[in-house]
Amino acid sequence: MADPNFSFLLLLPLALLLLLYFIVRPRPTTVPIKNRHIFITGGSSGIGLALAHLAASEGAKVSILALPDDKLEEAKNYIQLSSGIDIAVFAADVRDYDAISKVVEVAGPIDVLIVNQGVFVAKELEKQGLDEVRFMVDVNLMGSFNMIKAALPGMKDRKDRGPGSIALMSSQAGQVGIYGYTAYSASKFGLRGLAEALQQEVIVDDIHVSLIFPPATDTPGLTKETKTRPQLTSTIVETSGIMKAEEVAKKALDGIKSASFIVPCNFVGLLLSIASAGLSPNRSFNMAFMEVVSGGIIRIVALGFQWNWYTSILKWHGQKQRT
Ligand SMILES: NC(=O)C1=CN([C@@H]2O[C@H](COP(=O)(O)OP(=O)(O)OC[C@H]3O[C@@H](n4cnc5c(N)ncnc54)[C@H](OP(=O)(O)O)[C@@H]3O)[C@@H](O)[C@H]2O)C=CC1
Ligand SMILES: CCCCCCCCCCCCCCCC(=O)[C@@H](N)CO
Repeated sequence: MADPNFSFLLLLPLALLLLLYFIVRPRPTTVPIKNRHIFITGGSSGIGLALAHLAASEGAKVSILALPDDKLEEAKNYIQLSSGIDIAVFAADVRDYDAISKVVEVAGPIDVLIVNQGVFVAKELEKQGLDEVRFMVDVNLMGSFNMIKAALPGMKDRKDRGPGSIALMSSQAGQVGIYGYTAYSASKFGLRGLAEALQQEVIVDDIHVSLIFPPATDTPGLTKETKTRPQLTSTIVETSGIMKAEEVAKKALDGIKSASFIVPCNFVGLLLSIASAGLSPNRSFNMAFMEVVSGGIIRIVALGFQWNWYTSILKWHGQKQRT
């Protein structure tokens, strides 16, 4: 007979795993993408373009939407040249509800909606005009509401067409507030509330919500941002490294296909997701187990990161005052 204390130690995690296996909600499922209509906003550049390319090469029928400019046709040609596949392109501003409603009508019912458009201008709030704050909230948050409101009736109407998905492109700056990102972080944190509530509302329609949290990603948008962003923003953002748009697109599409609610993209992202799990749903009992057993220790790691960032901030201000 094994030492009774020892078998108890072994039984405890097994009992926890079993409990989590039965209680995780919504139940695990998968979202197929082959031959299905995938609609990607902000699909003309960066992460959205990489997603369009990847989904098309996996056999999805892809539509992309972006502002009316040359980049849309360039994206279509790039995907046609590199994969031989035709995608549909639509020009509209996500801030214009009537315009995107018309687009959705023409594009036809959507199986997988990827709300990816986003703008970011990093600046201390004191230096950032309210026009720039409104710009980020309008495009990133209100634009996402507009897009989902326009697409949802058609998505709910899908009869016998299998599970659907609504995926929202947040950011690691939507899991933790970062110096220089007051407006951007607020717009991305907002998506989380939207996603958590929406999942409860659409679960009966077999629609599955995913929230994607990339770290800094090498895209035209990032290149533009880094030219003007505060030094401290860069210092903190670099904690999580930088990914290629194609790598983020792969993580995102895998997360959508496995109907994961929270989709981290790198190792730091996995830690961040556990640290910020809160009351978000989790379909995976394995991940839920990780959250439960490592929660305390990861909180210590999180406080360590804050210690490090506050040290940098105070040091930087100290240097500025001396010069
Ligand atoms: N790059 C990064 O470091 C990270 C990015 N993210 C998020 O990922 C998403 C994509 O970012 P990224 O690929 O870098 O961005 P890019 O700037 O490279 O591309 C943004 C896309 O969104 C479109 N878009 C912008 N405004 C509107 C609008 N009002 N209506 C319709 N379409 C619009 C752009 O179209 P057009 O070119 O015509 O303006 C473009 O297709 C964003 O939500 C961003 O916040 C998250 C974490 C890190
Ligand atoms: C246990 C806790 C671990 C904590 C580690 C935290 C590391 C956080 C780094 C966050 C980087 C966010 C980059 C977002 C950039 C972005 O969204 C772009 N649009 C702009 O560059």
